[in-house]
Amino acid sequence: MTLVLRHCNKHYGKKHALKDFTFSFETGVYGLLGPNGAGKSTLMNLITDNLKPDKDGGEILWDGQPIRKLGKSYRACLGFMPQQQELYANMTARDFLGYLSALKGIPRKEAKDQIADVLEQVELSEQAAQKIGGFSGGMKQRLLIAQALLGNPSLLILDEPTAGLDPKQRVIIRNLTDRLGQEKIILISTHIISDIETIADQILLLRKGTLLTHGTVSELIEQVQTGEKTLENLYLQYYGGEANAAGGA
Ligand SMILES: Nc1ncnc2c1ncn2[C@@H]1O[C@H](COP(=O)(O)OP(=O)(O)OP(=O)(O)O)[C@@H](O)[C@H]1O
Repeated sequence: MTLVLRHCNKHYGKKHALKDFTFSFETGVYGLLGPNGAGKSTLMNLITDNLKPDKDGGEILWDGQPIRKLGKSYRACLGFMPQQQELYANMTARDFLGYLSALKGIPRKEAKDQIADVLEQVELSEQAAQKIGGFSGGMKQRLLIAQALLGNPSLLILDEPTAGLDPKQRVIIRNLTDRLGQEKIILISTHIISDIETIADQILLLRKGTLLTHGTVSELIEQVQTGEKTLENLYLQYYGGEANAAGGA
């Protein structure tokens, strides 16, 4: 299983949001780290085929085949958890997953077992019949992960899965991604270092659309030039005062 991006570029009008991005992903957990505007969502949207690269803007290959050509069969390998969004408050967790299974084309008979399985994986089995409107933020995030797991995808894209969660909820999600990363390619975007430093096999640092550097946590902290060798210091080294500022051109 490999996902390869070669020289990918994406413009929005004049804005060059992703610049010549090249990387090969294999089984494991990858953290995409960067401040607002770094290009994380753009990259994820290209990988999920929700956005097309520029004309002549590089290629994206799944097991050696262009995803553009694979179309539906590629999307069947893909699970995507978008940034938190309004969920259907009046639906139960089980009905919501039933609805998404239908959209994904999973046959009804199979869907029932799969829904039970993904609910168990995200520790929501007991809340299956409860309405989403009464769920906490963490439960909603886990339900969004559950829908991404329908169809048992080999590639899982999680856009800020731990945003706004308390430590207990973070641990649940961390353990889950840790386990899933044994057999899938998982990409997690975040601007919170502590969310990924213990779970990511590799971390990619993005800034203004450019891949600055990548490596394991221990490889990355070796790049720290001043102060203690921590990922925070590396982050400051690369992003300095702009850490939370929206990226410029
Ligand atoms: N639809 C769009 N039209 C114009 N510019 C866009 C559009 N989407 C993103 N951008 C710009 O492209 C750049 C990269 O944005 P992107 O959303 O990929 O960054 P990000 O790292 O995901 O940021 P965040 O953490 O805020 O989600 C930003 O400067 C953003 O303003």
